[in-house]
Amino acid sequence: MTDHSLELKNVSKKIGHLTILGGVNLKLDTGKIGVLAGESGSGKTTIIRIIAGLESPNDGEVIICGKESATISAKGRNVGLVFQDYALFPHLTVTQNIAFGLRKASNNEKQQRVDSLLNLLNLMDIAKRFPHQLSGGQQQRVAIARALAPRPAIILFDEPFSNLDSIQKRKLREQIKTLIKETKSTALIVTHDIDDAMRLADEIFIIQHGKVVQSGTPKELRLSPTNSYVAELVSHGHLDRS
Ligand SMILES: Nc1ncnc2c1ncn2[C@@H]1O[C@H](COP(=O)(O)OP(=O)(O)OP(=O)(O)O)[C@@H](O)[C@H]1O
Repeated sequence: MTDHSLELKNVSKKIGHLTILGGVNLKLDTGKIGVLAGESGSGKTTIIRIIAGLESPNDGEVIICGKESATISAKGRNVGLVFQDYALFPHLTVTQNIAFGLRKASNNEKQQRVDSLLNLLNLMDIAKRFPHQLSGGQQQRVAIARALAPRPAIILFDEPFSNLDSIQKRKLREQIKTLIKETKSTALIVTHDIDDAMRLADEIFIIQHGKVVQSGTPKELRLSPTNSYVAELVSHGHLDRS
């Protein structure tokens, strides 16, 4: 099997005198879904941005597909990123947005991949629309399809469910799971919502003050939380005290 693993070793990030990340360690095997969960300001987005190559760590290593990534640019990393605010191209249709990352594929391949993503994410009926003609949930699904289209080794999601109602959320959670398994990507998802984390994750990483304070399967976290913070959020579902 192709190596699509992801590992962070002792990754630190400082801005001025402020320590944003204080030595983050995490490991995800190929094809697994990891969830970064933690309260607002704990450093989740910074971790995602460092993995995507949008920021550099001050210390530590980011190992993508078994290779140290310090010298690999954001573009060369084979990492897909779905932002909270979708960032779709406003002048391109749904189909064109999804096909954007497939410029190197033949027309036939492109058509097949786009059709399969339109189907999996229930976007067939709106394939010819432009982003401003879509609801928030539809835009989010297009953004996910666009990021997954080139079958990235690693796919990163920053709060993918934040603008969705609970029914849309439940659907999208299942669609994301199916897509990630189909694409054979390894996924890391940021969420505030412990319910999302417990339902989606193979492995959860609880972030507190710029560090992973506990990692494990949802069951492991529920049965043996290492501190009162983890115990409280796993039992009450509250990650955000703000
Ligand atoms: N460019 C910056 N300059 C100064 N401080 C920053 C900068 N970027 C992030 N921070 C600080 O780093 C900390 C971690 O931010 P980050 O966005 O990673 O947290 P988060 O866990 O993703 O939060 P949220 O859930 O609210 O999005 C916060 O205290 C934030 O204010």
